[in-house]
Amino acid sequence: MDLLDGITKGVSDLDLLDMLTAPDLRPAKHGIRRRDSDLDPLLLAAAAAYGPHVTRNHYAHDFFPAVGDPRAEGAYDWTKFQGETTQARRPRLKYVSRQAPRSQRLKDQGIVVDGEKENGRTREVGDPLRRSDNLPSPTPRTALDSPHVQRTTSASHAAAAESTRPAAAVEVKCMARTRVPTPHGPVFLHLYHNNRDNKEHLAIVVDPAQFEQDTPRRAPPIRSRSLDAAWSDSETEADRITRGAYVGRLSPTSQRPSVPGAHNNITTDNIPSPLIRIHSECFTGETIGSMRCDCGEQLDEAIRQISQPITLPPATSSAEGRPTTIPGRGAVVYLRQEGRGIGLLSKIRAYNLQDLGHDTVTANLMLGHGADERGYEVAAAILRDLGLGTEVGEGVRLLTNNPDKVQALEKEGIRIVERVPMVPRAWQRRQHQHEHGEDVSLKGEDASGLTMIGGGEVHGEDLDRYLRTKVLKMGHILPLGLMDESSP
Ligand SMILES: Nc1nc2c(ncn2[C@@H]2O[C@H](COP(=O)(O)OP(=O)(O)OP(=O)(O)O)[C@@H](O)[C@H]2O)c(=O)[nH]1
Repeated sequence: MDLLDGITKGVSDLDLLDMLTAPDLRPAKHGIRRRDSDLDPLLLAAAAAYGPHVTRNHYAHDFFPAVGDPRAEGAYDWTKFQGETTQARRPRLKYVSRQAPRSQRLKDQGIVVDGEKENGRTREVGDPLRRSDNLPSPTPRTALDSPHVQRTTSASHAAAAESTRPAAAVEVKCMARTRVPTPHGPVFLHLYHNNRDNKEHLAIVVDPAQFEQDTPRRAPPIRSRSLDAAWSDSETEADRITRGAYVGRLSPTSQRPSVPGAHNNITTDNIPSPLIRIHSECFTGETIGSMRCDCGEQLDEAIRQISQPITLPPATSSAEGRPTTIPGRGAVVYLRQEGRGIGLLSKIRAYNLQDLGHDTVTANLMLGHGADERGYEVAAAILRDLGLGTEVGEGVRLLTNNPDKVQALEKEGIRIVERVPMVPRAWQRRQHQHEHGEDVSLKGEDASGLTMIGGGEVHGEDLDRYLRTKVLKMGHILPLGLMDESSP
């Protein structure tokens, strides 16, 4: 039988072995001798172990591991095959946990558990911020976080049951603070942990008056209560300074730790309330300069506006009745709620749906998300920690076009005294052109703070379509009349 014939027609291992090792094997077409050995030791081993259940596949799959490591799983010695099924003889690995039970581990860490089981999990009691090096464990997101989310799948009964349980009060803790120079002036970057999710939300505080320690202040400093608190009895001054709990400007010659609990909510009637923006993360708009949205521009514009010096009217400025200026004051709370809470992966997919002709809201819905899945509880807790928008202190002026944001923050108890609109720079330029008949392109001084890739203003068809949807479908307060008339 021809070798190729044998393989294609299907012959037994033994027949094949016969053909390969037979002395009268026909030479190849051009008379070149086969280079492989006449007797292949591996095939001989297979032949010796020949049995009804052994095929070339068994041979390849189960024999080779034993060559490297005779103890390996699957390293079955077929020469000892007795005819049982391979399943019965194959050694099984046992996986034994060497970890102590969870209750024991929690006890060892000094965490009190009340022993009560909820949905099979042990509920922990006590201050969540005191656990595991102050990193609170995330609790599952509930419907309370996302008022717009509608759970529709039948498999979500457990989640629905969970959502009926009142969510624990949101607690935040500022883990570190540092000075960051920006094109608009210095800011203090605050990094927060919280007991609602395991994301690192941020606050960008603009309050350069804190550097001028010797000048009398006109308004209370914007400082984090949780950062300035004493974290432990053993905490040293160096520890406090390293995590940012210092006053003034840190330098090799100035290291003054802050005093725990030294905050007050004093207000001065004549000074405008701090300007605040609650901003949600947008990798595409802020990092690679996407012009599908205005997020990068908004972040830059918010820091620019907050950093503007405030001119006080002559009557209240000074005893001499001259107008004076004080440094800008406020904060951007930067929430890690990428893609209006749906995450970057879904947002990228949503962009493809938008390229197919769907708008930003419909694309979210088509992917099974809500139009907007964000929550503002953590933002409100961060504002409170910074002493902003509290009941007793001054209120805040909120930079936004989004009425949902205003409502959500007020529901969380934040006192908003004014909504300040965020008009896209391209629209502002068009308005200026319309009113004064001249084009003001952002050059020189005006453009000094534009740090986004490509700088300047965002514009284009994609952006106009996005903003139109925000106004028409999401109720954003923006004058559509300023949009480029040639836009689709
Ligand atoms: N799902 C989705 N998210 C987007 C899209 N474009 C931008 N985003 C996200 O939208 C969010 C923008 O939020 P914000 O800057 O807080 O602004 P806003 O709620 O639109 O309202 P304003 O305060 O008026 O700016 C960011 O999380 C972006 O990642 C999009 O096409 N689809």
